[in-house]
Amino acid sequence: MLSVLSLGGSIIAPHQPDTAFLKAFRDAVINYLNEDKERKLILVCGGGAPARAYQGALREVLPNSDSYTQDMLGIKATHLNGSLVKAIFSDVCLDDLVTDPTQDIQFTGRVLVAAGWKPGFSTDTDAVYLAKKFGGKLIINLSNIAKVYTDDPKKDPNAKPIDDISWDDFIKMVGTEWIPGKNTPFDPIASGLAREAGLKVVCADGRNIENTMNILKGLEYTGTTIG
Ligand SMILES: Nc1ncnc2c1ncn2[C@@H]1O[C@H](COP(=O)(O)OP(=O)(O)OP(=O)(O)O)[C@@H](O)[C@H]1O
Ligand SMILES: O=c1ccn([C@@H]2O[C@H](COP(=O)(O)O)[C@@H](O)[C@H]2O)c(=O)[nH]1
Repeated sequence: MLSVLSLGGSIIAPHQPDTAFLKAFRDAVINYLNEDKERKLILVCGGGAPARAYQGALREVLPNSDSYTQDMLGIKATHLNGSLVKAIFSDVCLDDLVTDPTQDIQFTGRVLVAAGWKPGFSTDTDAVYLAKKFGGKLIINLSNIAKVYTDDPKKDPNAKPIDDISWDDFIKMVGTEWIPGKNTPFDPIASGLAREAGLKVVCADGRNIENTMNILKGLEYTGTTIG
């Protein structure tokens, strides 16, 4: 059984790599894989702090910098995080870091690690391409927030958590336009593709590893289901 996890950069490297999280996450994933030899995981790694820092630095020095160049910097940061995650899972991840989800991909290990591909979207979109390629119906989107809210709760203290939402309603919230480095629970481009492909996405707080394992095992969890 294959599952796709979009591992937000905000949980891999919120300020710098979160080694306590990475250790605990590795242990939980290895246990999960050991419980059932059929289980396989695709981990798609976001850019987190290095992406924001380098994109922000470019914008500060050159306020008119184009979004292609900002995205290219973000992609490098996802490769950095992806390389770290791949190294952490080197005993079960036997294939190269995936940096183009449309290519012919070898998946010979139990874990496949992917990172950014090309400008115009986030690693959420790469996760959608990989889910489609490998026949996944669900993407588990792990970031630093337990649920999707009616608005960004960091900006609107009255925002209300949502348990289930349709793609149409979700897309009304996040829009359809790509803005490099924008914080949204799932990116607009990925959302359009996921709606078209009939995929479901569960958004949950990746720092709660027990909850992630519950989602993977089909047990009760805290999060928001989109689609
Ligand atoms: N409607 C919303 N509901 C919940 N969170 C929202 C909403 N709109 C915006 N956000 C923001 O989105 C953030 C999560 O997205 P973010 O891009 O930081 O996650 P990530 O994918 O883990 O990180 P990265 O993009 O670095 O990989 C939340 O911390 C929250 O501030
Ligand atoms: O395929 C991709 C993936 C990423 N980017 C750029 O990198 C940053 C960081 O990725 P996150 O998934 O948001 O952590 C993203 O904001 C894009 O600017 C990309 O262009 N293409």
